Amino acid sequence: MAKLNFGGVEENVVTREEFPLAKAQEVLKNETVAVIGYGVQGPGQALNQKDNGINVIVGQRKNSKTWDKAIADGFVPGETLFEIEEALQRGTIICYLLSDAAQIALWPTVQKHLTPGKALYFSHGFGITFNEQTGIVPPKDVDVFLVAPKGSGTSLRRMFLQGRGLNSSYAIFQDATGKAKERVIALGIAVGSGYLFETDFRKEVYSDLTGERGTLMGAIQGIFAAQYQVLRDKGHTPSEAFNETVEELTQSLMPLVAENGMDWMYANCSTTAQRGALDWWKKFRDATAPVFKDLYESVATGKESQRSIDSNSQTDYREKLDAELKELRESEMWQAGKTVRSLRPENQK
Ligand SMILES: NC(=O)C1=CN([C@@H]2O[C@H](COP(=O)(O)OP(=O)(O)OC[C@H]3O[C@@H](n4cnc5c(N)ncnc54)[C@H](O)[C@@H]3O)[C@@H](O)[C@H]2O)C=CC1
Ligand SMILES: CC(=O)[C@](C)(O)C(=O)O
Ligand SMILES: [Mg+2]
Ligand SMILES: [Mg+2]
Repeated sequence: MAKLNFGGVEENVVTREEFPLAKAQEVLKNETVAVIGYGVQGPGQALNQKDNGINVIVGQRKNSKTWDKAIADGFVPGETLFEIEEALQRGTIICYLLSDAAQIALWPTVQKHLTPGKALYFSHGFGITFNEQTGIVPPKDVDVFLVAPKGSGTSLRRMFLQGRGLNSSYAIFQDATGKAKERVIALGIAVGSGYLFETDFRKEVYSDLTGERGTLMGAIQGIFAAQYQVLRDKGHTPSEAFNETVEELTQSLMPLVAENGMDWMYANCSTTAQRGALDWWKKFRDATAPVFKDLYESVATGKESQRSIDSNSQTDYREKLDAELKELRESEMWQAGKTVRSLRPENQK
């Protein structure tokens, strides 16, 4: 395991060089990896494993859209695609990739098939960490671990196809066989991770829930909406407001941050912009820090997990989520964005 210096702190990471695909294939050669659920992570992880030569099967409800999607993706009913129970029975490693709320309902069925020596794999620390809310308590004689790709399953697949790799975290909750570590790292490489960093279930879920509610998804939409509205209220057009809030960020500036850090992006902007950004960033930090503290507290006390279980366990949760997404999509800001995107030269015919 490589020890790397992250801004002055030493941490363990697993790279593809020290744990190449051939080693992962060797570790998993006698395993049947059953991917249960074919939503967002399911396809990314199952297809990457298939392309990496791993013996992977998919478990999904028959007569569902995602069953048909699995077939379209090359999984074959009766060979590599099964009803959930049959996949659970065939799998030696169960990748539990239903939504976190749906994992609760199927848990009694999964539990039945966790015979000694099998492994239970998650892509989130949710079910185990919040077990008082989920009831997910695995038997002692199976390995339990996670590989959590740090991004959408869609990106996991896309980056794999581009020869790149999304980074993932991994954690071991229970090592019953003595082989949990080589199993989990082999799976991490097999699902297409670029590299793996170490964590535990609790830290994974606390940081993940904070991140997605915070800067990655929730906070960013909030900041966009606030700035857009101020510009609109001051008489700027939708296209101007959208460009100065979103388009320039995603098209020009964030790629520079991704490539070489914030100071590099700043350095490639005008001295006027640099002066202003350097003056203002701390005000935004100080204004939002209390909200982030509240958010972390809400995660750590189990309020966020309970809210997500309560709303996503309802039978009409999909319709309700879709309605809320529609509200975003139909807001003036994102409608303006749609027109702006259509003007990008690569989107014009
Ligand atoms: N969406 C993503 O890209 C990421 C997800 N994760 C984690 O990966 C896991 C899977 O998440 P997603 O792929 O987003 O799940 P999802 O919400 O896309 O659902 C996966 C599958 O569950 C099936 N399903 C829903 N309710 C069911 C039920 N009652 N019985 C049987 N099947 C049911 C759906 O048909 C779907 O095929 C979760 O633990 C999540 O937190 C982690 C990183 C990113
Ligand atoms: C994509 C990801 O890693 C998230 C945002 O945490 C999630 O989908 O749960
Ligand atoms: Mg998440
Ligand atoms: Mg995440």
